[in-house]
Amino acid sequence: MRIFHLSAECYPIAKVGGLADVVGALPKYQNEAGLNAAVVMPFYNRKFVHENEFEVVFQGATLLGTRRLYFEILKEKTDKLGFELFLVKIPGLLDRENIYSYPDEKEQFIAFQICFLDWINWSGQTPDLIHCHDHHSGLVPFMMYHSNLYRRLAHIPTVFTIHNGQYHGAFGWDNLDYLPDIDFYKTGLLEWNGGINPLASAVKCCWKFTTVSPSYLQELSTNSNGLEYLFYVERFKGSGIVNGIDTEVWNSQTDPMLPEHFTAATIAKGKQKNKQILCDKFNLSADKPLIAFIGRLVTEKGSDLLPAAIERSLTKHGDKVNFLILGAGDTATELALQQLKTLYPQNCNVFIGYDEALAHLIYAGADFLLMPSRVEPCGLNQLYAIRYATVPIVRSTGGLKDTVIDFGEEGGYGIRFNNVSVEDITASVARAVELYADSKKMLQLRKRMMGLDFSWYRSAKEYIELYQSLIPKI
Ligand SMILES: Nc1ncnc2c1ncn2[C@@H]1O[C@H](COP(=O)(O)OP(=O)(O)O[C@H]2O[C@H](CO)[C@@H](O)[C@H](O)[C@H]2O)[C@@H](O)[C@H]1O
Repeated sequence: MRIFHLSAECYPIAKVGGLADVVGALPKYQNEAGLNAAVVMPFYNRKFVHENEFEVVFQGATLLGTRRLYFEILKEKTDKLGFELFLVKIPGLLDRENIYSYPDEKEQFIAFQICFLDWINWSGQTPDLIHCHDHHSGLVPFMMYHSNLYRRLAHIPTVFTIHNGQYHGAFGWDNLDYLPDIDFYKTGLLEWNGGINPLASAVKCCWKFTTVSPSYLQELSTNSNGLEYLFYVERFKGSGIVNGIDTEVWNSQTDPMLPEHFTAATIAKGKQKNKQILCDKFNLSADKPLIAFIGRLVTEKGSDLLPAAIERSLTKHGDKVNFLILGAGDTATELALQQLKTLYPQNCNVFIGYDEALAHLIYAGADFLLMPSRVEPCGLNQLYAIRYATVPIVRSTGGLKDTVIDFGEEGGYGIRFNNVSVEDITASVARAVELYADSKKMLQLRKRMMGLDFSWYRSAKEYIELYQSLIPKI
């Protein structure tokens, strides 16, 4: 079964968040299960493309409105990632360093999608299914089914996965001419709320859409940044499949980013060693419970509440708890966190920026990982924390609700709270401090977590079953 995954991000080539982790792992596990899955993404001028060899497998020219674009499809030569990797390179448009936030981002992603379709169309390829991820590839289903240029591809099923329903990639009708040779009677399938909305269009036009957890599928009907009614109407076309994690990358016995490897049998010693190294680095005491946060500092993640919740917790527990934050995003939150670091240098430290190796060390060295998310479609951080025996403290929403059981319940291992509020976070921190004091219980929970399986094997199988339901002959 030949599948193309289309995405703006893919680990280790280019990552901003969890989308990259999923697209960098799912195809690998699908191929292990006998599929022929490949990833297609934009070319970014980054370390990976300089350190690896590529061959040009296609060259073409296309139109974006009246602008003529020359493009190349590059293929990574070795398939060492466990899947074929193709990059769409367009000189002057898709050959820059950053993934997002250029003023012509809309042109970049529309061109990416057109070049992909041109390539498979003109090179005579007929994949069994095309799997699009998030709004950056959301116009592909519409163009495949309603552009005269791509009639040859119109019978191919499409699956669309929503990793984040808050971002839609919407733009105005004045850009309609970017879409090549479309059937004008069908433009309603592009529309939402007065503009062209790639996320809405994908949901309308794809054969099936998925969300990255079952709870998130329900929540989209009440919270999706204006698309609630669409998700309500289309709910029977959707299914929720919880993300897995790449257990080869996230393996406490082999992870090259960990100074100390550990197994379920050496948890206490192994984690303490990582914690000591982490705490030394950040001027914190390794004898106190360490509560960490990793992620984008945006309102979705509830990070705006961290400064007040940390300060209140430090006031309440005095010197008995430490905090470490790794992230970047909203300037106001970054500033407030930096101020906390100045006010409480022995109990709170902050690293503003992106650092993959530090993230691994924190998952292994922290005692607790805090995720006060307002919205969390699945969340991978809590799964990495569990994998490295770190107790997740999560708000009961989306995928966090589907993957974390409170330690007060049968078989539980985490701490859950209901409201995105300073009060609820502070109360959960208090539970964490109390739990940490019970070293026997902590060890029991850590062992329990290390015995859990959140690998891709189960989720990759669910995707394959979904594909099979759309391609009956296989
Ligand atoms: N400053 C930093 N330094 C180093 N590493 C950092 C970092 N900030 C974030 N990360 C890493 O980025 C990833 C974040 O993944 P998440 O799934 O938690 O969130 P994200 O919102 O990006 O993804 C969206 O897509 C994913 C995938 O479907 C969903 O799980 C999620 O709910 C949804 O919001 C993790 O691997 C984390 O370690």
